[in-house]
Amino acid sequence: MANNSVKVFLDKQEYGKDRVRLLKVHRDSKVHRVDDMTIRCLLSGAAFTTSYTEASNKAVVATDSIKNTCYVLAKSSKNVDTIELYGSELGNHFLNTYNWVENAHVTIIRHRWARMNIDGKPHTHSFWRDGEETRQTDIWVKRGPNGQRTVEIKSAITGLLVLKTTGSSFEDFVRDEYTTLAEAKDRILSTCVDSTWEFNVTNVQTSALMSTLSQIPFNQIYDSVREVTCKVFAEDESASVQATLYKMAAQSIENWKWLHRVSYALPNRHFFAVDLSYFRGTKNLAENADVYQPLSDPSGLICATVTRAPNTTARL
Ligand SMILES: O=c1[nH]c(=O)c2[nH]c(=O)[nH]c2[nH]1
Repeated sequence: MANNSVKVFLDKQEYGKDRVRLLKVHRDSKVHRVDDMTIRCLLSGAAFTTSYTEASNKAVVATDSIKNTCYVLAKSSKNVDTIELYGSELGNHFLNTYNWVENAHVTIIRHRWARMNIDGKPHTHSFWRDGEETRQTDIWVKRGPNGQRTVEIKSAITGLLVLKTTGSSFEDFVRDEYTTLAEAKDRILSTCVDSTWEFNVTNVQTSALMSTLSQIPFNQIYDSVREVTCKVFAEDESASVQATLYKMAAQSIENWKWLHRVSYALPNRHFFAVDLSYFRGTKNLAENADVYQPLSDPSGLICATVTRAPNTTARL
């Protein structure tokens, strides 16, 4: 009889600590600063195979030790206020310390703490949460040839909720037997912005990795992408979410030589004018609309990635 017993193999693996919460307070001046983050740190490599297939923990760095390392490096690092640098330092630490770790995948979510204004003045040590928007980064640190390192970084804004009350239309779309939506010359536009931009540093000597990464102005780029997103959203006479998205992404690529690809995922949060004609013929549609029903579900979802064409240069 043929042996048809099922054979399997370990196809993919990574492990580590998730949801490590960390707050660093900078008290180097009278005006304190805080970095509040949630960290995921995952390790992988062929050496970990036997932990899955043969119940051997010989290569396993305990996830508890991975968590401890996040705190130890946050104490000594000068880079905690730049999540891309602190995350790269953390990932690189695991490759330097355990020579069987082939890849470290670090994800950091930075939570917002805006400085309080008290009596019209920025307070030195009090903060408030000004919205659920977060800044994030996903970092992959890998071994390259001859002790080199390759780092891929995907940075992001998530959950930036915006709304405008005019300067947005949606017309001239397909009309057929499935269409009920009226053309809109002037509508409310609202979305919750997710935007991602990428950096790659390939085959750098390990000793030069952090100084190479330090040349990238990660914080300025983040501030700028956020500002461009808001400015284009506010000022564009939007023909559609698609057209506005493209302008946002293109502008950041034109601004920064470091950016080659920028992606957005923009839900179109619908606000429909309420038909009040049933009540004494009240006019509340089209140009008479000022009472709307925000629709929590469903929303449109518009996603696109814009990439720099070869041999074209940016402003900065
Ligand atoms: O900006 C928009 N793009 C669409 O593709 C679309 N589809 C829709 O129903 N409303 C909108 N709005």
